[in-house]
Amino acid sequence: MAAAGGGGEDPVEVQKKANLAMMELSNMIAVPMSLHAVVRLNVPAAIWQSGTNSPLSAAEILPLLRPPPPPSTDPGNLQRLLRLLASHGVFTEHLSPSGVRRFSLTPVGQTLVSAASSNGGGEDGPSYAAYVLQHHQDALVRAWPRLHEAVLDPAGPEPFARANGGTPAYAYYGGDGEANELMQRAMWGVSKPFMDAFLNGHAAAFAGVRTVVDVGGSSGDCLRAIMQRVPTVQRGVNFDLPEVVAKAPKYPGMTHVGGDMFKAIPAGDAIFMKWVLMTWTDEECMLILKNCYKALPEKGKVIACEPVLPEETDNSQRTRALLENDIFVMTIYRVQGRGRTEEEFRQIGLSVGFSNFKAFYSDHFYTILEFQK
Ligand SMILES: Nc1ncnc2c1ncn2[C@@H]1O[C@H](CSCC[C@H]([NH3+])C(=O)O)[C@@H](O)[C@H]1O
Repeated sequence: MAAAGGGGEDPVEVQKKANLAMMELSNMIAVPMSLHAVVRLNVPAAIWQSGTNSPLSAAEILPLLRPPPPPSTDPGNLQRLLRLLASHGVFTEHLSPSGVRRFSLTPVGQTLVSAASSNGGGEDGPSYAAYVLQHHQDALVRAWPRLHEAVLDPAGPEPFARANGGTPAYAYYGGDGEANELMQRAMWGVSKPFMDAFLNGHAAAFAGVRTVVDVGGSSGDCLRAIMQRVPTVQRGVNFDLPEVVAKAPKYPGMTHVGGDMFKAIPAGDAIFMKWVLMTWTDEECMLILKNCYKALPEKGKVIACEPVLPEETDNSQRTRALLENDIFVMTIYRVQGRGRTEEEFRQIGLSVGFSNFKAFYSDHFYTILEFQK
């Protein structure tokens, strides 16, 4: 119904849509929590079955769960989760004429299965499933109801530390074997497909480089991918916190070095750093980049892969994913750690002495930033 005089939308209709939009926003927590539940129950792998991806009903999925519930279990609740996630593009719903709902994995859902898409490596190999579990473990979830405290006390501890007896997230992972292992799996699950594409398009960045240092390299898998792909890189130094490198697997040509990037970074011809800077304040980023500068030869480069915020706010999926990540950092890692714009990264790089800065937008989430000495 058109509004009187002016062709705008009927105000009653505008109000109804606003009510609906707010109802959706208020209950949106159901989406990541349902995602967490299906990953925890191993639903994606049960449907995928080595690439079959045949549509299955909730009743057919139940006995395939790990561990399976008793045979008499009502499949109704699983179907409710599957329907919600189908409406968010994780599953495709196939409705039979008799009313049976079956579900297969969309390309989005397939990111949760290692054997799907480019991830490879068997059903327990790298995938986004570990990232979903990492982000929704109790210690992290506990931080979210305290987000407003970051607004009231911007110089204070992050909600994660407030909710976990004062312990910051990296110290928490380091002190808990399971959380440490999950963090490493989560990072590699997301980084693997990015690294494949990055090395397809950007391996030339390592031309003439013999030693690469990966700062905050976690399990060392990103560095291993670089070493496998760029034959001139003969030595790799995987640099991370001592508790992290203690658990990292050994690879030929790679040395694991435990330390603190705020104190010193091992020397190399080039420094790779992925998903590190966003976690820290401007001053901390300057300190990290200054230590990189010291560790590099003349003309040496830092190749950093970071989420870079757009200047303008819109409702695109990319902007939302980047802004959601920005709030995640505020909540879990550092109240003043944050996503930055390209210009902010340029200024931080120039301020610590790098003479040249370039940004490359080939991925939708990470931007490749090169700081040249
Ligand atoms: N002070 C520090 N010194 C060195 N590494 C750190 C420090 N604080 C955090 N980290 C590491 O920084 C990493 C950030 S997560 C990113 C992991 C990896 N580069 C990837 O993209 O897949 C974690 O592995 C942390 O343990």
